[in-house]
Amino acid sequence: MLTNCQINNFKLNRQIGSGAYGLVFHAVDVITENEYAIKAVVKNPAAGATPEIKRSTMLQTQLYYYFKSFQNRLFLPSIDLDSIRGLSEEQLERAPHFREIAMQLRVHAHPNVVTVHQVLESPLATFLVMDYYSRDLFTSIVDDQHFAGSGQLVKKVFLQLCSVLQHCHARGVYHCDIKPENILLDAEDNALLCDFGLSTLAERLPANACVGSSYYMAPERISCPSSVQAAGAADDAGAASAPALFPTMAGDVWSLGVILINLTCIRNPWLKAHQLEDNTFGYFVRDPHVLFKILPVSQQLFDILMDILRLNPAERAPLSEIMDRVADCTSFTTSGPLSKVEPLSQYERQQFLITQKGLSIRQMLHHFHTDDESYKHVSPEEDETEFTSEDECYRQLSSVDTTPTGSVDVDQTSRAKRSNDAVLPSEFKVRYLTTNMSTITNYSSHSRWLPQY
Ligand SMILES: Nc1ncnc2c1ncn2[C@@H]1O[C@H](COP(=O)(O)OP(=O)(O)OP(=O)(O)O)[C@@H](O)[C@H]1O
Repeated sequence: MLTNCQINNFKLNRQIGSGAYGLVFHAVDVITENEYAIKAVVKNPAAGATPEIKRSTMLQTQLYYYFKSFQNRLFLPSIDLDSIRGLSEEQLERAPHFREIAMQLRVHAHPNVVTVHQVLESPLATFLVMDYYSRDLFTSIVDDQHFAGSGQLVKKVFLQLCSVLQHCHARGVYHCDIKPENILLDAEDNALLCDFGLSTLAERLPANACVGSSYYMAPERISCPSSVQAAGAADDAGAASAPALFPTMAGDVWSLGVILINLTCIRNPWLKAHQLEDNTFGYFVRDPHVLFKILPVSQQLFDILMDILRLNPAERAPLSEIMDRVADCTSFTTSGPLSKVEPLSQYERQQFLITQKGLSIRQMLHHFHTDDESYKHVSPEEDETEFTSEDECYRQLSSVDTTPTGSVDVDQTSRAKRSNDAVLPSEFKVRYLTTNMSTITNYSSHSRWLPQY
């Protein structure tokens, strides 16, 4: 158990999540008292892990001894976010622990992606400092029944998810692990996408690639029959011998379909989209109308779902069309508060989607086509500042000290090296040294949420 641990100015309070590749902690900035979530991403996931010992358990133990050896106080250098965002595929192969962060940064201008503030480097793990959200979509749907009474709320969150996925796909980033646990909610019920740990730039994935979480995984990822694979291969490459590849984007769309069922029916339709291993899915493949028997879906919702949950990934509806149909839907369920819902006006729809993330100086400069060189003289503190208006940005810009601060705070970086032996890849710019564990909560269990029929 990590207690009284601090990394730079971030005091780690408790562990709030653990997954295959990392641990997430709630932290507070001791100076500003702002709350953050800090994800520790394992640098060498294979080291020491055995089938019996989970990687996250390994990391917990390693982190415990690491902190202990520095009297629970780490001073870590922060890596320039643009340097990570710009890493090539080849560089990411050499430093795989940066892949998740690079993917998130590529799409992170969208208001429905969790904001990354800093990336802190240590020999053991990379620490991702993000905005903290106290609720996720899973607990909100299941424990709080937050969506059970409001069709507008269902629409808001669902449209935001479609919008953020459109943004990711347009930038060539495919999330591949869309599930309620990876969607956080702010106080105004805006959805924030996190955990880009399985995301990829690959436009197509081989059949049965098995990427994602079973409840939400598309059938071509887990149960693609060899006849379909052969047909796919023939379509793709004109050669039946080539492995079948399926559009990665369509896998994210399938997961969204399952989330729409979660939001409206508070159920999962099946354990996994595998015809032989899951009876319900087997029935669904033979006759999709089985959904009427196992879920309280209205005819309208059924029709929408039929266009999302298509077995052939190439036939799944585009996100823009799904958004229109969900916005216009007047009934999600056969009974209860969601049996009658108001169609969204154009204004309401825009309201749900326009919450713009504050722009940094760099983004503003791009926006105004200003010479990017001037950015190099902006101090990190200035760059982290978010602006909500162009005027505010210019006011701040005119007061910026234009003395180059340089990319490296040598004094502080060398201190970090001395104290923690942090070795940074040479291609990264260490911009400045900032100053950053916990009760373990057993995180969400799906056992309470099995299909009921
Ligand atoms: N910014 C955040 N604010 C609050 N909680 C967060 C934040 N980021 C992650 N979490 C919580 O920590 C959990 C684990 O985070 P994340 O999914 O990023 O890690 P992971 O190692 O990839 O986990 P998994 O293997 O289960 O997908 C999330 O499900 C979420 O509940």
